[in-house]
Parts: sequence; C-alpha cells; structure tokens
Amino acid sequence: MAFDLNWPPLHSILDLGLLSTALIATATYAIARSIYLLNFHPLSRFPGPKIAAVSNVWYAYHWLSGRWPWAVEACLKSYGDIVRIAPNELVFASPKAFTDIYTSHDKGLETFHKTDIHDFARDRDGGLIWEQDPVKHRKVAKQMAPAFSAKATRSKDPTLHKYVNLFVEKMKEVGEKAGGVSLPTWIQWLAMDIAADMAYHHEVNCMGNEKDSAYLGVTLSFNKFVTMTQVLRRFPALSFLRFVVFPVSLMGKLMELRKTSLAELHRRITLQGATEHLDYFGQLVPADGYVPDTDNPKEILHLSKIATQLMFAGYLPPSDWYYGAFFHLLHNREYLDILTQEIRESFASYDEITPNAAASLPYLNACLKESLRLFNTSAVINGMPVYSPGAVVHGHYIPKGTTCQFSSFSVSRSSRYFCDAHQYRPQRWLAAEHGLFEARFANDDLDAFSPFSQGPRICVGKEIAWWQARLVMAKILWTFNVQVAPGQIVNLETDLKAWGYWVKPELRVRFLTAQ
Ligand code: HEM
Repeated sequence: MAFDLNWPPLHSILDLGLLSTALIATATYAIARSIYLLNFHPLSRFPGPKIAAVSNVWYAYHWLSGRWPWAVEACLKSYGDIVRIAPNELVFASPKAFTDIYTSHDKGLETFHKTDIHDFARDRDGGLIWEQDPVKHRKVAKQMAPAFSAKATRSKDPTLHKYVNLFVEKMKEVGEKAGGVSLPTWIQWLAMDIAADMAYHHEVNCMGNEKDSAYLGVTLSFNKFVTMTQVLRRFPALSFLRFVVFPVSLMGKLMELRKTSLAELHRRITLQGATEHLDYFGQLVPADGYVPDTDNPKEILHLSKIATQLMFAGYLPPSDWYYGAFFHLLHNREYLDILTQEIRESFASYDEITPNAAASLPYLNACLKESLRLFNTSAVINGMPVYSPGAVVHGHYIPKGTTCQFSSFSVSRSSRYFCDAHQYRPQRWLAAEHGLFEARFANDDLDAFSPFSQGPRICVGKEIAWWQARLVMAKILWTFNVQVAPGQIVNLETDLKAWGYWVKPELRVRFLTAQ
C-alpha cells in the first residue's frame, strides 16, 4: 500500500489552523464583550432582557416585526420605569423622566441632542425637525416661529375650510355606499391635502383625484425600508440587507418625484410675496426679504428639506389623530352620540362652524384629547431618541453618550396614571363641574403624557393642529351620521403596525348625510 507523504497538504493544515484560530478569537471576543456589557458597562446596573444588553438583536427583532411599542411596553411592565433595551440605550417611562430629558436646556439650547435616527442622507443638513445641532436648529426654529403664531394660524382658515368642505362634499358623493369608504385612505388624503398647501402652497389634490399624490405613494411604500435602514445601522456588515425590502419597482417614481419636487420648490420660491394665502414656507422667503440663491445646491437642499418636513409634520400626526378619533368613537357609540349631539346643538348651520367656535366645545376637546392618549401619533412612536449629555434622569445619573428614549405609548396606557387606561373614556378630560364628569377619573394624572413634546423641541404646530382637528371633527359630525360598514372586526391591539410610522388597519366607514 502506497502512502501519499504529502497528504494532508501543508497549506490545508495551515488554513484549518488559521480558521480555527479566527473562530476561537471571535468566540473569545464575543464572550469577553458579553461579560463586560453585562457586568462592568456603565449601564449594567439597569435591568432589561439579557439579549438586549449584549447585542442589538432584540432591538432589531422588535423594530422589524412592527411591534416595537408593544415590546417596550411589555419590558417596562416586567422590569420597571427604566429598562436597558440595547447595549448603550435606555427607555424611560415616567413623567419625571420625560421632563428631565426633553425640557433640559442651556440658554434655550437642548442639552440632550437628537440622535441620527432620521439622518438617512448623511448630508449634514437636518433642515428643522431632524437637525441634530442645537445651534443650527435654534436658528431655523426662530426663523420659522412666526409662521405658527395665532395670527398666522387664523389667516389659514379659508384654506382649511376649503379642504374640509371638499371632504364633506366627497363623502356626500361616495360615503353612503353600503360597503362604506376606506377610513385610513380618505383621512390621509384629507390630511395630506391640507398639509401640503399649508406647508408651501403645494396643491397635491389627493381627494380631488381620489388617489395618493406622488409624495404620499412613495412615502407609504418606503415605510419598511426606512426602518430596515435604521436597524441595519447597528449591523454595518449586514447593511446590504436593506435592499431586500427596497421597493425597486418605485425607483422610477422616486427619481420622477425628486425632479418634480425640485420644480415645485423653485415654483414656490419664485412666488415670493405673491401667494394666495400665507404658508409656513413664506417665513423663509418673505415678501420683502431675502431672495434665496437658487443656484446654490446647499441652499436648495436646506430649503427643500424644510419644505418636505413641514409637509410631513403637518400631515402624519394629524392623519393618525383623525383616524384614532374616528376609530375609537365608532367603537364607542355612546360617546359618538354625545359628541354628535354637542356639535349639532352648538351650530344652527354648517357655515357657523369655525375653528374658533369649535374650540369652546368641551366634549369635542375631551374626545380629541382621549384620542391622542389612546392612539399616540407617529411623532412619538420611535421614542424620540436623544443622547444623554451626562445628566440625572428620574433620579439616576445617565452617562454621557447613552441613547435615551421615552415610551409615551406605555405611559399613556398605564393604569398608574389613568383609570380604565385601555378604554376610550373622554369624560376623564372634562372639568369636574361638567355634567358628564365621573369621579372615578378624578385621580388621573392628565399631564402624564405630552403628545406634542416639551422644551426646545416642542411641536411648533401644536396650536394649528388643534385648530384643524376641531374643525375637521365638527364639520364632519355635524353633517353625517357615521357608522362602521357591516361585517368588519378590527382589533387595534393586534392589527396596528409601527415602522417609520403607523400602518393603520383598514376600516370601511359609512357617512350618511344627516342634514
Ligand atoms: C396631532 C398633531 C401633532 C402632534 C401630536 C405633533 C407632535 C409633535 C412632536 C411629538 C414633535 C417633537 C418631535 C421630536 O422632537 O422628535 C413635533 C415636532 C414638530 N411638529 Fe408637530 N405634531 C402635530 C402636528 C403638527 C402640525 C399640524 C404641524 C405643522 C406643520 C407640526 C409641525 C411640527 C414641527 C415643525 C416640529 C419640529 C419642531 C422643532 O424641532 O423645532 N406638527 N410634533
């Protein structure tokens, strides 16, 4: 028998040796890192799932499943008000923590800086909402502030009426059908038509065309991709995977949209001082003021970011709010009936309904507040992550650089702050002297959650959002008896999904003309 003296080949032995050395080294590193993260890392004293302390797998899994808010809520129930949800990240769930984090400032500049969660373009310009640098943010925020004054808000009344009236007209045409109309679709069209026109005079006409505008279509399709990109930032070696959920078929539409939005922006800039009504963008190109340099790509990028952000900030949370309000009222008919009666008794005719007059209806205000509580908007579902500057939060020192987020979702559904926390109960928001107030809600901590945030980054559109929401609800409920189309069972607890923003379950609704 002949033996091959060259077998096994020397290079194979060397390769195997190298491979096993690499494997052993990786395993040793992973074990040592886990021991460090669990026992010696500055956040090791905070409780939470072990897997979340040693890797971002927990974070990734729950974000990608679309159930992040529920996963965080379950953790907070198990571990307490501060939970470690990733190696260098904590989530908080107490009103005190909210104040400590979001109102903390030094001469008006926030001390907890925003993270890069929204910085997808990496072009060093966060516009207004995504701007991470507090100094740059304050400059733009100051410039924009007058656009949201009470006077500026009132000047937008005709535009607001125009779109709400169009919604009412459309529902008279299509809302009576036995099968009803899609509530999420029509609500988002209404909210988008209002928001785009108010942001920068952009008439996207979703309701008129009965279809998503190009912006809306592309945005809705990129929801999962955005979350995938956010998650994969934590796994750089796997970043290619985001293309698994990239809507390739929309590439053409995306390019087209880029072109048309640029054209829209240039159109708006040239309208300087000649717009039909005041829009938010007017602050950046005032009638008798600064003329932007349209040949400067940096300036165009900055203006286009702000225009788009104003449009989406004005569209997304309101569309969640109106959907949530209708959803809960439709599933709690007794409250819908009380609200409808309050509205109809307050206005003898449709034309009497104004945002100003609607502001004084206590039951309407109560229903809208309860809707925000039970259906947190997309503005807060990502936990509004910020970096600790090295500060005390909820009595604990949080080391510099720790990512801190807040679970509004858990706090607003917690029985520690609200009686019947999971139930839609508008009466909790009524004054004690109102005939429908119930004493069992007297101990509710109504300030426990801040749907519009607080501090230097508070929602600048808060007043206009209220202004719009009251008119939308009052005009619709004055005109229509609203009911769920037969044969539908929708459970928000299981059917709602959260990625970059909520994906709301379909609900077919009938709008029956009452007067
Ligand atoms: C349901 C209604 C609304 C809710 C619940 C809401 C909520 C919020 C929240 C929580 C923030 C802070 C986000 C963060 O710091 O990450 C915010 C910021 C903002 N919101 Fe709203 N919003 C609403 C409607 C509006 C409307 C109608 C506008 C009009 C354009 C608007 C414009 C803005 C702007 C410009 C910011 C950024 C402020 C800044 O960073 O200085 N919002 N909003």
